[in-house]
Amino acid sequence: MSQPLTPAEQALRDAALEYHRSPTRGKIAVTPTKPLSNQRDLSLAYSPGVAYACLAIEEEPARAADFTSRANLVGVVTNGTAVLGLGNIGPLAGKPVMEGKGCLFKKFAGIDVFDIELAENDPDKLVEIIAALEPTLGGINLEDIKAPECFYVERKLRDRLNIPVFHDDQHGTAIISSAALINGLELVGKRIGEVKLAVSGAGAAAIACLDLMVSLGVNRQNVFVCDSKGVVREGRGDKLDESKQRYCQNTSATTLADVVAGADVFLGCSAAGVLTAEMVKTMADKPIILALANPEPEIRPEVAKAARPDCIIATGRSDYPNQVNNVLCFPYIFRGALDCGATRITEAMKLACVHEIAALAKAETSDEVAAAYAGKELKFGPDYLIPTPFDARLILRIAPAVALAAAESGVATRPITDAQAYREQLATYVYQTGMFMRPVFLAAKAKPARVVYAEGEDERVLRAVQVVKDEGLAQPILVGRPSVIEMRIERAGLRLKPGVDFELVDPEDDPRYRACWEDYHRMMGRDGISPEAAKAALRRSNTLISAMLVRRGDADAMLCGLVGRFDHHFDHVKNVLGARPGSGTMATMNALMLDQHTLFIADTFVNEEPTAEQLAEIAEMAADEVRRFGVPPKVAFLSHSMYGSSTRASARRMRAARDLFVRRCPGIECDGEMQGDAALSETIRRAVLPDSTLSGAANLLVLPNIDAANILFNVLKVTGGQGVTVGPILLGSAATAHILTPSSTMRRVVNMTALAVTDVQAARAST
Ligand SMILES: NC(=O)C1=CN([C@@H]2O[C@H](COP(=O)(O)OP(=O)(O)OC[C@H]3O[C@@H](n4cnc5c(N)ncnc54)[C@H](OP(=O)(O)O)[C@@H]3O)[C@@H](O)[C@H]2O)C=CC1
Ligand SMILES: CC(=O)C(=O)O
Ligand SMILES: [Mg+2]
Repeated sequence: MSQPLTPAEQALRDAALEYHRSPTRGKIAVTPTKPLSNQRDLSLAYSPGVAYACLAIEEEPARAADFTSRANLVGVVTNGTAVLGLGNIGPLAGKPVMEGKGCLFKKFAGIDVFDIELAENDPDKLVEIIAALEPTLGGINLEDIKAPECFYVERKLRDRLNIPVFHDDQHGTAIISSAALINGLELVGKRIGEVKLAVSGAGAAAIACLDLMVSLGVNRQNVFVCDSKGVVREGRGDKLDESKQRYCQNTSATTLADVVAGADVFLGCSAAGVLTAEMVKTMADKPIILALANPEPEIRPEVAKAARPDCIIATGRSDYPNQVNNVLCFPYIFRGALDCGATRITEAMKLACVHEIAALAKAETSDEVAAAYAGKELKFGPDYLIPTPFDARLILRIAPAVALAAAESGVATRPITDAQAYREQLATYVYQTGMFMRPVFLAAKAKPARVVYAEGEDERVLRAVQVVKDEGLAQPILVGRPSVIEMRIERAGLRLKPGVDFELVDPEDDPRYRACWEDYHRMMGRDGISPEAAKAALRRSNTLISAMLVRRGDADAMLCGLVGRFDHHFDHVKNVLGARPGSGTMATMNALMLDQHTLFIADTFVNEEPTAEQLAEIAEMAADEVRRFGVPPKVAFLSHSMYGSSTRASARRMRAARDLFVRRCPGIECDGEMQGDAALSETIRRAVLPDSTLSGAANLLVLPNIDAANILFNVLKVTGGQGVTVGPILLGSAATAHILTPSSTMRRVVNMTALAVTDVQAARAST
């Protein structure tokens, strides 16, 4: 990292520092899970009530799993001696990585984490300190502790403690890289017992990868390992620790280049750039390269591919295909281990992970997932050796397999007895957590469309377009004055180039101006718009220009609304693009990802008092859109009334809407009219009506009128914590258009761009 940063790296650094600094410092916080709002709560949570929980645990220690958060709490523990590939940067500088692991545990598997950075390098003292944390934690994830001390520390802790201890850099990396190796060898048609491995690195990650690969069939005689001093070989003249001795060879080879020649597989867990193009050229036919150093791999994929087009390459990075990173494993192996009360992580549990991950890359997906994840990434092949970190199936497959293996190994203190119920419980994590926008992004990237931004001069749009371009989500078209856009790009330090990265439409000087105003006049002449008024309207409104571009087929979709009133933008969209043929109803839906629920709320902006027919139609359009997020829609028609408890007109309207919807969409789960708490709680619902036609929690809430919908959405947005919001999503327009709001952030613009692209794809697929 000592070379000067490229502009792209500088931009990434600035964005990363900003991400870490604001709006709150750092990446995690502790949140109470129980109400604490009155004297009674206080006497339950704290003295005197808490004493009963203490005494129950004193009498039976296993009950700590019931009365404390311990059974879902993992300590991510480091001393900062091998942080990523940055080396011994110390525990304080390593804290962002540990907080990051905490976020991943929570987002991917719902596990809480205390990140614990210890200023201690003596292995025995480290063992003492960590062992003393056993009462606090349900599991220990050792992180970024360097070899060879890490081997000793882990072994001592495993022997001593009755909770899972797992050094992620060793075993997480070993599990993922072994899955990638197995799948890679299958693709190139080589046998595991016959391949030659050249390895760079002989630390925590590399040695554990080799141990697991050998247990899977790699012949130790075919493994040649290099550390920072060259090939680990007999007579090298330095004292080798026990882990290196296991892979010590009697060879005359001394350098990495010597051992890479003729190798079928390169495994790198060492440092940036150590594998050169020249070395790659000397490898055997169809070489497999696992260049796993972070953040910069041993070789970049484009360099390796240029040297050897027949190679298959994986790195630890998320910006290339085949991300071999332990994030594919640690959240789920701990999820399975914690859920069955495992006292340790056994070899069988690790092997279960390897097989599940390898199999997942080849597995058929369900129709729903396949539609949502449309894209080449999901086809097993050289660029898809292993699943991506955001694959929702990881938790559903790995955690049960780990829990089963734990039971078979005899280490599960609370074995899973109902596998089906367990899978359903795991499914709730999928929709509650980090996967929300992922299917939409994947689908958008697979076939980007042309999206025009009416507020092309807005800095949020420019920043968003940089991300859209970098991620390959869409082909952007910006409406705005060229001098203003260029000045703002420069001021924001972006890399965008007009004409190269995006098409620029100058509202004051565009050859299509005449054709556009004439067309607009033809459309609006009977609404009192004169030719002069049509010309003026096009000069005044970039939203109108954007809509005309979509109408002419010069753009596929439009985004507007970052400035000004929703209704004003909506009028232009409605006038120019109109409603979908066969339906007159247009509406909006907003999505919210909250800690406990992912909710879609309709109609937040358009129809003041929709009729029952309109509500049913809105629900149908909204359900279609919900599927785009990979989520099966579950519709609740909300009211102040609960299954006929009120006969007011609004209650009857919601009941009628539900009946119409059932007829229109018999395959979609729905119910109503019902109150808001019943929509989210099956228990409350079934207490009133045991044969409700809705199971679990509803995710699509249809509200009786615009006030109710808009108020509910905005209140939840503010009270819902760190939840992501997406929308407003315009439903029912003849062409794709979304009208954002002035409070939209750059992130919202990116999300809505991806969604607009998937709307275009869906419209094309249906014609
Ligand atoms: N993709 C992933 O999921 C993961 C990637 N990693 C990456 O693997 C790397 C090593 O991590 P870890 O094993 O935890 O760290 P360790 O400190 O335990 O091991 C580092 C190893 O790399 C060797 N090394 C350092 N520089 C060179 C060099 N120029 N040439 C050859 N070998 C070198 C060291 O040699 P010596 O023994 O002589 O000091 C040591 O054996 C890091 O870059 C880390 O980011 C780690 C875990 C997961
Ligand atoms: C991914 C990881 O844990 C590392 O690079 O250290
Ligand atoms: Mg690590």
